[in-house]
Amino acid sequence: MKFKVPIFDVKKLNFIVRGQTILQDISFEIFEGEYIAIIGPNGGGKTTLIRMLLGLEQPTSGEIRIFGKKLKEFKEWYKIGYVPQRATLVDENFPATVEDIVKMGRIAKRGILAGISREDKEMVEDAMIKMDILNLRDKMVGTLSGGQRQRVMIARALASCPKILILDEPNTGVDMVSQQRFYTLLAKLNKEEKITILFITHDIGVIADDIGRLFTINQKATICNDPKKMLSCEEVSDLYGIDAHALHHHKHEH
Ligand SMILES: Nc1ncnc2c1ncn2[C@@H]1O[C@H](COP(=O)(O)OP(=O)(O)OP(=O)(O)O)[C@@H](O)[C@H]1O
Repeated sequence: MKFKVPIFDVKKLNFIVRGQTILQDISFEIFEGEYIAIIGPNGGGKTTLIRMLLGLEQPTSGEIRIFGKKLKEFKEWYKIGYVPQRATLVDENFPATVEDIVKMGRIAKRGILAGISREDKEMVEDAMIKMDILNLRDKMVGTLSGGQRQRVMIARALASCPKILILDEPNTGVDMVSQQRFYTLLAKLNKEEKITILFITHDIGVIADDIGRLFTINQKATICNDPKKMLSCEEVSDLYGIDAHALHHHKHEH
């Protein structure tokens, strides 16, 4: 059998700031084709972990390899599509159309001086088709709804043809219908386009059906290969320090 190099290989990560342990002894691998959700309480270290995977934050100790390379030696960042937290909260007068924003994803791949080639145009168009925003291409991004902006930001990440999409709470400010549509699109990208997906969410109920693995992060990580089993009320209560039974009932009242 051919040996597969993981996209991310994380070993014994620790992050301590001013004597406070933010992340402790985190190890995992992420392989191509996976669809992984990260959940955990506010301040549990989820965003910090993602920022470390992207080289934006240095761990106190431990090692991260991307596509087999040490993080410092890794140069092909276009292979990693990232939509940060609150990426959709743009000013309503922001002077760019949907197409301009998606094009920025190509510039990230080829450099600002390279100009826009025919291939770039095709990739931009393709990303807009995949995220179902072609009809919005000439609209100013600031005039769009939260759900539409969310799809624009993901199309921008897709335009560089990434191997993995990393999304940090992409549903902030997005209504329920758009969220549902969004999860359907994500699942499609994973299944049909074979794009690996890693995302942070608080929507544990909504995602349970599709995802392959679930990481829970609360200083330490629990890696769960059977998300449905993990999402028992007891374990969610334990992770969040709240009564998940109460939440569950509350959800069904509406
Ligand atoms: N560079 C840093 N310096 C000081 N504290 C930091 C630094 N990076 C992260 N932290 C702290 O680490 C903790 C974890 O933050 P993080 O944003 O990763 O949590 P989170 O799980 O993503 O939370 P949320 O769900 O609210 O987004 C917070 O208390 C944060 O203030």
